[in-house]
Amino acid sequence: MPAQRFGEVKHLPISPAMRDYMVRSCSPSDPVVESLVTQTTEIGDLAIMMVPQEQAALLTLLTRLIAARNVLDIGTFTGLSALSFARGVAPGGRVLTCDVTERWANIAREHWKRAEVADRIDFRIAPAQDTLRALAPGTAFDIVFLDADKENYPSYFRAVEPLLRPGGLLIVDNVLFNGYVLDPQLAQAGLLRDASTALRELNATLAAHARFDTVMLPIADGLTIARKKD
Ligand SMILES: C[S@@+](CC[C@H](N)C(=O)[O-])C[C@H]1O[C@@H](n2cnc3c(N)ncnc32)[C@H](O)[C@@H]1O
Repeated sequence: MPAQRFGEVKHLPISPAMRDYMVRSCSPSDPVVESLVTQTTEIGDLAIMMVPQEQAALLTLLTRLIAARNVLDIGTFTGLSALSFARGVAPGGRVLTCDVTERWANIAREHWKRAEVADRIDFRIAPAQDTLRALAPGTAFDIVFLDADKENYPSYFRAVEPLLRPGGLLIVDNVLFNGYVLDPQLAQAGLLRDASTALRELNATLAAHARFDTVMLPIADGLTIARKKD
């Protein structure tokens, strides 16, 4: 293949060095986020589940951009996405976050407190579908973030779509799923393949959905932002 001249690559693969540069070119994160990231990293391999810092900053920015007051965060882990939304919500705003396990709740709660947003966060320990079923009639969200068990994303979408107000944002993480969305058969049979298939289905649904303006960004493992039309 002939060498490419400088400036010819329109779609640049993001190397670790380039990713570091990207992060350094964003506004600096504060000591609370740094501490949350450090403590999460100490967990080991599972730390990969945490939203990356540049994505966390984008979540806060989007929350502020649409002056969101009610956010649903599905998949809490150590609490970075919930913290990012809680920092962005308008005065009086609330973030409902849920996880099936309390295993990492101490990290989340400690950092929500340090960031002085704990009073805006309602943390429920239950499968997301139970949390959704328990919502009061008439509940509506300005933002819904899907970042939990990928194989259930299509059913989460069906459940949350009616709860999203017109003009609200559905944000979906891991939409590229390590590239397996191109061909889920390349993923190991079982959970990985089921997740890839489910993500591919939701990606197609959102791209074709008449009520959503959908953009997929190649940030980290892929992030979709879909705005529900007015
Ligand atoms: C990718 S992590 C979430 C990362 C998090 N949003 C952050 O900001 O770092 C996925 C989380 O979803 C949780 N989870 C898995 N199945 C779930 C379910 N059925 N309902 C709610 N949470 C679930 C996992 O326990 C895990 O903590």
